[in-house]
Amino acid sequence: MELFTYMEDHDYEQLVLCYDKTSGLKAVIAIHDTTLGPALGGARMWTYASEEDAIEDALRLAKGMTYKNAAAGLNLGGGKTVIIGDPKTDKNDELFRALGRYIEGLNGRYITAEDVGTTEYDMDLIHLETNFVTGISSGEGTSGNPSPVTALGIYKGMKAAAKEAFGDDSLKDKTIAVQGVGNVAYTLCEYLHEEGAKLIVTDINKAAVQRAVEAFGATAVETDEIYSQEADIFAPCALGAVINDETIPQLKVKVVAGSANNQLKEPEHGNRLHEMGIVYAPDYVINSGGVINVADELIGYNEARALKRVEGIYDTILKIFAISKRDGIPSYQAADRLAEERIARVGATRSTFLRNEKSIISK
Ligand SMILES: NC(=O)C1=CN([C@@H]2O[C@H](COP(=O)(O)OP(=O)(O)OC[C@H]3O[C@@H](n4cnc5c(N)ncnc54)[C@H](O)[C@@H]3O)[C@@H](O)[C@H]2O)C=CC1
Ligand SMILES: CC(C)CC(=O)C(=O)O
Repeated sequence: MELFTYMEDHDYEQLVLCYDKTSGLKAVIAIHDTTLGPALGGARMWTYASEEDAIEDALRLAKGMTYKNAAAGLNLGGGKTVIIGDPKTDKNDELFRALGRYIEGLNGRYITAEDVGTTEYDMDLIHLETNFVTGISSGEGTSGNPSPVTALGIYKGMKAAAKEAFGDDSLKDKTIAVQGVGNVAYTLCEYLHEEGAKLIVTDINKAAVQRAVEAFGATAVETDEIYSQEADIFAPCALGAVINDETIPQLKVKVVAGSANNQLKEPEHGNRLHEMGIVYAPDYVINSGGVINVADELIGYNEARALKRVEGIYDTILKIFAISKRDGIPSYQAADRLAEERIARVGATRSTFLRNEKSIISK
């Protein structure tokens, strides 16, 4: 990948490589756009096949955060960290402290939180070195693990998508195929089971599947069978790029609504869902509950306020479907339009001169 060409084409601001010999930290921090405010996005730890894959993932996820935060109405830009390593075997306290020091060095341009492979404990370690971290567990005004709140947002957004597809937002007796029953999806399954939905689940982790079968009477299927289930809704809650040339022809559902980031392999796959009449709840809108929750820490965490905002994902999803119909565009494009228009409006407002300590008339 030609890095600067890629950054130019996608409007990135900054890419930081962090290395610490003692702890073995190898991390990439990508900052996409800070028009709305400091970049907020989680730190993912993953075993990447190559360093280039890690950089590409950080860049793609950071851009997703710009759109997510903008569409969620947050005054925050988009960024992401990826740590190269196996979260089961390669973690040590100093690694997260070292990352915290690199984040501190960015002086507030980037704020981190949990993502796949990282936990509250890891955020607490980062917090020993910097205040530019959210989702921490210790102390007043902190919000902890964002996953359960992300699940609440997915549940509300899925109901909005059901309203669009079926004319009624009830999920009672709906059959929902859930891919991945990890942190977010397990709580999502609790909400769905509670409402009377029938669950089909898959996961590469057999223990996770068994837990869902026992707790919710879910039907377990093999990982490659999840796409072709006779279901009403498909909830991708594991990986990105699962809506692609191979999976789309297998889908029998009327709705795609789940937590995974970057669900569409390419934009054209969003067009295909639209042409097939499948209602797609754009990933970065429906899964914004976690970031809405941790962002509340930045103004002194108030759980009731944060959850109320997360429940607002229902209305945001309906608004996106309305834009999609009004403008005759697929829902993923409608979400982009909502986010881009907000960034453009705020950016224009903030372009007028304000004196600061570095300006020519600061004295
Ligand atoms: N945790 C959060 O608050 C947020 C999570 N997300 C996204 O939601 C997704 C799930 O996140 P978490 O639940 O936190 O992660 P997690 O790691 O707890 O759960 C993911 C689950 O997917 C399973 N999995 C992996 N590959 C699979 C495959 N090929 N087929 C079936 N299952 C597979 C894993 O075994 C695991 O149980 C991720 O894509 C994440 O980026 C997005 C926004 C916020
Ligand atoms: C706090 C995290 C849940 C934010 C994030 O990185 C995401 O939404 O993907």
